[in-house]
Amino acid sequence: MNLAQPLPASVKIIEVGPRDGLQNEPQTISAETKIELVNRLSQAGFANVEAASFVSPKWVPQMATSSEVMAGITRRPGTLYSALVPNMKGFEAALAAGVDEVVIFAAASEAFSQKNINCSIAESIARFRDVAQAAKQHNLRLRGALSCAFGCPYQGEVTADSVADVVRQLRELGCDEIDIADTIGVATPRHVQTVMQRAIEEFPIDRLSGHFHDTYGQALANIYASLEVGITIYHASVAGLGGCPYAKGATGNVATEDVLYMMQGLGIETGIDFDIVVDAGQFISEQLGRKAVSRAGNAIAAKRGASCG
Ligand SMILES: CC(C)(COP(=O)([O-])OP(=O)([O-])OC[C@H]1O[C@@H](n2cnc3c(N)ncnc32)[C@H](O)[C@@H]1OP(=O)([O-])[O-])[C@@H](O)C(=O)NCCC(=O)NCCSC(=O)C[C@@](C)(O)CC(=O)[O-]
Repeated sequence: MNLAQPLPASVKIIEVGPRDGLQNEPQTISAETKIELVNRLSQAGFANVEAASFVSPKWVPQMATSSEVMAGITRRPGTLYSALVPNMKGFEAALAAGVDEVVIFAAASEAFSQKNINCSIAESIARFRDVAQAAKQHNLRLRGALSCAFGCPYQGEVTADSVADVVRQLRELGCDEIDIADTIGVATPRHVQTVMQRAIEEFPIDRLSGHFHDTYGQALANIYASLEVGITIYHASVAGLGGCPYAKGATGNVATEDVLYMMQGLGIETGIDFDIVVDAGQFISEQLGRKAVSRAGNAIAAKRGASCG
């Protein structure tokens, strides 16, 4: 690996706060608040906002208002609105709600697959086959998320080979993009580079993304390590919202404001209005009754004396 190669000139940031960020919140968040959050993020110029999740409301109650949210948002031309879909029931709901991109979600760990979607990895791929075909028939974009690519809360170690194996299966389903996810935020930079290098052998580098949680404070370092490898798509969550209902103790995704601050400093183009994201982060944190987790967002809000945009 030649680490002296230049960093990418631009990256795509996928904002996952309205879905990954909010799904684990214990208090019920109204559809109006979610809609306002998605609209603010759209205005910031994200090319992709993960806005909803059509999963069982018994499993993830917070996402039960997904149809309402999709119906209420103001769609910005140039933004794709994505939703998680575990099966055909979810697909039908996502289609009716007018999502632009369907996200099927598998795991690199058998134990996590069972806890998260109540089936083995092989069973999940079989279920996703119907969803993938239906997405293609309806000309919807198809993304594959791969959880526990760097470690699992139930089985511990996850090998780069098991990541590559599921990446290959998601590619065979026709995924347009694949997310390599550190669900519990345990990865460190060299480990990230090893796994990303292995994933690149199975899927085009320009359609692979890094999805990092910040549980151990490594997310920005892991993004930098992925930039060195040449990855150009990253997921982030405004105000550092989040956690996973099936990964106890896992904290939020890397905060979008922190990623934007780092990209700005590195001279890497994102096409996103930083100030609007800071306001959105302060808005949702105020709604949740707590301070944003984003260091950069809080620093900027404090500096300009902003309360809530
Ligand atoms: C996959 C299932 C549905 C299997 O759940 P199951 O219980 O095995 O499924 P089932 O087919 O037996 O259905 C059970 C009940 O759920 C209903 N049902 C079934 N499907 C749906 C649906 N789509 N929408 C609405 N309802 C649904 C179905 O109709 C039935 O209702 P009942 O007859 O009992 O009244 C369930 O395990 C589930 O919904 N799990 C949710 C998992 C989840 O959302 N996890 C969090 C997201 S993943 C994540 O955050 C990781 C990621 C992507 O961010 C990357 C990372 O960081 O790792």
